[in-house]
Amino acid sequence: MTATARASTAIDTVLLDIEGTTIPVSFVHEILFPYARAAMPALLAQRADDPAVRAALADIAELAPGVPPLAQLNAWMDGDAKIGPLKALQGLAWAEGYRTGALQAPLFADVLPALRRWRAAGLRLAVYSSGSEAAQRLIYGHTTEGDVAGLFDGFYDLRIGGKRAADSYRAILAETGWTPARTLFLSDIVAELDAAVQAGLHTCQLVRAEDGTIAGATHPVAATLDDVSRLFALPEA
Ligand SMILES: CSCCC(=O)C(=O)COP(=O)(O)O
Ligand SMILES: [Mg+2]
Repeated sequence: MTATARASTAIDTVLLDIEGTTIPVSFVHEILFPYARAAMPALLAQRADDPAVRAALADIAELAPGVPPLAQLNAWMDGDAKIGPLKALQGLAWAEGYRTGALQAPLFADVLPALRRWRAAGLRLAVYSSGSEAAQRLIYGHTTEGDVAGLFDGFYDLRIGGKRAADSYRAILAETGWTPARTLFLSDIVAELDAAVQAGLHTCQLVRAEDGTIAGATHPVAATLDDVSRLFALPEA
């Protein structure tokens, strides 16, 4: 496949990754992840009766039998594992940070104007992130530009499958009825875009200067969502 945009059919749905696409990698890795790591011991100790915590602990016991949950979580966090129980517990930890105002998510400057423009033009917007659906709603509900979660019609997480597997995108299409040839997936990670292409979606790699993203050779490349608008004939500023 070439790295040029294929926009002969109008895009009506944009599915967006978060980290490195709409929000800087540095916020996730330098603020969110350390916050969750620091909060994890107290979360496990103090909320052991919370059904969400219990469900995550049961998943950990199944995935890593005999390993103390906190040790397993720390190992996963060390490796930035994209795995359900870790993502569920991180989301619970972040909820407190957003509630107190300790956490506020910075969007890249081009993101909110473009999303509002696309939405106003009738495009459907949805999120697909390794972060839990709850964490996705929280991050967009607590940005430095206010609560923007209402811009999105859907929030997909690891429960539908991993982002590097074509079947995950097929499952999203099957669940929603979206037309693959009218759906555009945006991400900074080539392996995720490769999987989306296998499922028939259009793709574009966000190569954010602030994140030092390396451009691949097999997908259209955009530095901002304004570039995406130009490449895919979406409403421009
Ligand atoms: C919901 S914000 C935190 C995102 C996260 O936990 C993560 O691992 C990054 O996932 P993404 O799929 O957005 O790259
Ligand atoms: Mg990303």
